[in-house]
Amino acid sequence: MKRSESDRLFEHAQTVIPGGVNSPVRAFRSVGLKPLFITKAQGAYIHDADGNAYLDYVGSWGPMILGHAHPAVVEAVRQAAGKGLSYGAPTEAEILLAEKVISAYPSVEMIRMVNSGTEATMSAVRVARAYTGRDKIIKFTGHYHGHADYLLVKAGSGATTLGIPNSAGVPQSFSEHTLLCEFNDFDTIIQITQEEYPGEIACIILEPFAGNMGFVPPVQDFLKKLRALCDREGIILIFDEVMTGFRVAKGGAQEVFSVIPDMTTFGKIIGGGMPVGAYGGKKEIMSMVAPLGSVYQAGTLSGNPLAMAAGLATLNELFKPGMYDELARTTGRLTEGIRTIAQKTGTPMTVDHCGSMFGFFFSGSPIHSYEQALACDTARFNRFFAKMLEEEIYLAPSAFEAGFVSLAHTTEDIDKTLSAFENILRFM
Ligand SMILES: Cc1ncc(COP(=O)(O)O)c(CN[C@@H](CN)CCC(=O)O)c1O
Repeated sequence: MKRSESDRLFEHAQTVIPGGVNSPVRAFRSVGLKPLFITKAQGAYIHDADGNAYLDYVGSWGPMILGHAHPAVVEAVRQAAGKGLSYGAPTEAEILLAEKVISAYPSVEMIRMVNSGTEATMSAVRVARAYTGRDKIIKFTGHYHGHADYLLVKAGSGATTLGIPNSAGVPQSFSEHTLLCEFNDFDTIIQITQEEYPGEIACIILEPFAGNMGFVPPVQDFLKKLRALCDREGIILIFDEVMTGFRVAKGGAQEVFSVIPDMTTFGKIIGGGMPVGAYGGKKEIMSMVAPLGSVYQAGTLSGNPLAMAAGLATLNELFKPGMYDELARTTGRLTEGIRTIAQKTGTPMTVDHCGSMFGFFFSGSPIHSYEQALACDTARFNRFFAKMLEEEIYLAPSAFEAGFVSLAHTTEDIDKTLSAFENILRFM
């Protein structure tokens, strides 16, 4: 496969951008390859600088659920751009997107738009601390909530991929209020909230489906028990649905499990590929946010008109009848097919999905924790990733990410993917 143009661009990029990329996971470091430089994308396919086309299961790490360059989204952004790119003043589009998101999340009565998932989670934690008057927060090892200092503690995604889950440059005093629990292990939470720090925890923030240590669903009743504990202890429960929101279901993980968080963070899909994050919750909690309340949070480009247009156009398409059934059907066909091939080729693999979010591990037993995920055969994943790329299938370049199916993925695309899986696993 010709890659000389991507390689040339990568060499050049590294002279002016750290690692040649503007986000670490894109560097392909963990899979031991050089990244592809992308020139365009359409539907389920991305195209690199050497003219190769790949069937894309990264979807810009989640936002591109309609497929790339959906005409309705492109047209909405084009129209918005013609009216000016940014006003730094309120617009009706912000009300419309706020109401559109709220319509699918009954737990959210008020919402604030920001520019990224990181801004959403750091703001939600600040509000939870102000609302409860408490300083300590609980996060789970392997969960990733963006790069706010005090959340870069045993973080997943690129932090785990690059082996720096506790980032340099974060003073101990910045993260001393961040307490760690193990996902799917309720005992560690009881111990911290009731024995070690009773009455001191402001919030528990989690990915309701972990998507940054591979795809790891919550075990039976884990979320329900978490909800009950937070009710008993006066702790704010924050569902970080930046990845799962509008992905695992229209109403996110809180719809799938009928567990209602106090606050929810969003990103990715609600921007349709443009920079948008959001955090929201009950009116009583969100009334803490300036200018209404005393919690300051701001942003020059928050609620940007083009970003609102892209988000609105994306949700309008997603909300059409049958869209989520189609996403679940396509993804189910993919994961069922992978499972069958793993059995046929005698490959120890676990495969799982919810809605159009999926993942697999090269492991003979189910994965429920960060520790188990770390113990998986990542060397085998890296070899597999490289061979899938040769078959023109573009997976996330890390064993510690999830995969995403879009409405643009066809039955033929799934069949092509499954034959690539079989061709490779037969000989790996
Ligand atoms: C659950 C969850 N919460 C927050 C974030 C941070 O969102 P951003 O700041 O990257 O928009 C993310 C970001 N996800 C990663 C992919 N695993 C973004 C890709 C990247 O870092 O380049 C997330 O998955």
